[in-house]
Amino acid sequence: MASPSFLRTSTRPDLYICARCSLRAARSPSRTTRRWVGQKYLAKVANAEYEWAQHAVDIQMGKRKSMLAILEERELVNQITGKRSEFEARLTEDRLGAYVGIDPTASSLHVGHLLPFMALSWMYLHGYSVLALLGGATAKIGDPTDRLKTREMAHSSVRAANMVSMHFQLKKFMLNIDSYGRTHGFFEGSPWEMRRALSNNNEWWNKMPLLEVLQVLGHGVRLGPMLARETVKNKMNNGDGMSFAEFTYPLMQAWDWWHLFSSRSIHMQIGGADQYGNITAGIDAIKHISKHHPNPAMREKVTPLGDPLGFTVPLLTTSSGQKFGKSAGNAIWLDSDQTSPFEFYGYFLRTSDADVGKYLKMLTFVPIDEINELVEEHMVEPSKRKAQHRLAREIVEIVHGPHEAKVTEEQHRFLFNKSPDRPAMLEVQADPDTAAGYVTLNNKPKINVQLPRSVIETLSIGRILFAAGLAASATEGHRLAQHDGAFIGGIVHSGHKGSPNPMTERLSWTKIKPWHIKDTAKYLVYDDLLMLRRGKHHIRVVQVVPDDEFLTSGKTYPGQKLSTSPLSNLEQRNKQVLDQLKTDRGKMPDHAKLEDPVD
Ligand SMILES: Nc1ncnc2c1ncn2[C@@H]1O[C@H](COP(=O)(O)OP(=O)(O)OP(=O)(O)O)[C@@H](O)[C@H]1O
Ligand SMILES: N[C@@H](Cc1ccc(O)cc1)C(=O)O
Repeated sequence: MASPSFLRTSTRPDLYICARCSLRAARSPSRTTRRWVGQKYLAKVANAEYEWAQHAVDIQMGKRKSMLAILEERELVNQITGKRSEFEARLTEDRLGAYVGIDPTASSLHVGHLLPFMALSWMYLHGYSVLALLGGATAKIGDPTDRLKTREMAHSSVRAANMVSMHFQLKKFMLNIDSYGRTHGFFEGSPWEMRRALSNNNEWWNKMPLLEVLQVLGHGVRLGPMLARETVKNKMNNGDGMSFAEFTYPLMQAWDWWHLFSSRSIHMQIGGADQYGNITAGIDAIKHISKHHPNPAMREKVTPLGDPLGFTVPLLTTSSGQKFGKSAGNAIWLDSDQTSPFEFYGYFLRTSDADVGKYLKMLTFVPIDEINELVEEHMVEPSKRKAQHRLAREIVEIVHGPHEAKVTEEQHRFLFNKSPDRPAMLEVQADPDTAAGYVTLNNKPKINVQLPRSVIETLSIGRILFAAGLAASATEGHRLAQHDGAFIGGIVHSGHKGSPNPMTERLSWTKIKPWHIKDTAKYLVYDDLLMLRRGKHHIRVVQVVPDDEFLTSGKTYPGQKLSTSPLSNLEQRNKQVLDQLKTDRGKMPDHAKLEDPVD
């Protein structure tokens, strides 16, 4: 067998990537030349390629199902680009890289999003490299596809909060897929070559000169076909018109793909049915750039990758045929705060008998034979809703994890008088997040909490962790700070020095230390957001509000010294602020005046 040929990645000069199969992570020890790609690594890649080739032969001989056949059987294929036979052969022969992109235009993912991510997960479980892309940059423009009205632009702090929430939801989703895959026997053999990643297109758009995009891509894009697109015609003729920014959105998406294609061997894009036009625009763009890139080395680099390809998944619709989504206002959210796991479970428990088999195929990993049996059994005694319970439990497991799935199922059975001996719902109280002593609207486990500004400015970080619901007490908060158990989000400035727009930058996490009280406020993003994390996955996006607003809202936070009269709190705070202002004014040089960041 020919030894694999390696490409140097453009973003990380010390990483190499196999041109045919998108295996990566060969770190050069000396960080200098490609001869340092270790022999062991080469042997592993060659072995993985050999196994893949054997699978391909099995598929061609009809001993195994092809990836495309599996996706079709799960009813996850709506439209593919190009001929079916060629598409199937490509997926069979090459261990491709695939991605799904999503714009963080809401604070949570919803069940509609699960469809493209289920397709991506099936590919991951079968050994393909997969990538989930958060459109931090594309969200600033807004995809006009199938819309008559331009999306309202969210404030940058809202976008930042959405981005963080979705980032962690996607991370959690992928981890759940991992453990789900493990328990369902998907990781047999040598799982080291399985690759999944999460990126944000801010990474490249923040440093991308317009001139480069115009020079590399712009020359190959003809206005005629762009103007002829249904979305453009419809929005211009029947909607509120189209801005130049919206018009260029498909080019941004195409550039994303080109970037991922050339730097990470991502050959394939998957999206909802509405994304077909954007996907084909991306294919045309990549083909053009691969042929005409001004840099011959780049042309040579991408030649072994072959042509890009893509497919769409069907749109998940309500029983009345309406697309599930945030714009349609009918979303079932994956964020447990917006749709509790209990409601989420209940929603799928109400699935009609006609749809339950289809949803089991699309939204779970239950094997097809088992689904058919389950649906047959269900039809014998439909009132038991056996198939619906299985569907609901499986989806809760994928989205919220196995513990939540067990608890929620038992809550439902318990409430509907089919209680297990010892309902696990009682265990929920043991969750460290709710162990703050009492549960208020503000300290129940959730991603977004509000805290008054005085908390951030006058309390120690340990108390803030307690107030945000990340520690069970102030003492525990201090302990977390002392022992590197908690993190605070901050902005990495990758653009120009002193960039006026920090939210176009990436979020990074710093270990919280028992620092001076005043230092916490330095991490405020746009002056009103604080991102806190405990361990790996317990996140709080804290919105900092003026004290009087917090007081009048009637909310409370753990550790708050409750006064009988809200006014006395306010007065006390006003006095503190005035005193502080007087001291600060005396110290402040003129140039230290803060300007409003421009977006
Ligand atoms: N109901 C759905 N069924 C299948 N795929 C969906 C559904 N909703 C969204 N998707 C897909 O998820 C990906 C991300 O979608 P996007 O971020 O535009 O969310 P959205 O909910 O469609 O937004 P909006 O409702 O505001 O148009 C896209 O590929 C999109 O097609
Ligand atoms: N345009 C996609 C999201 C997306 C963003 C960037 C991409 O590179 C790909 C997809 C949507 O709105 O659904």
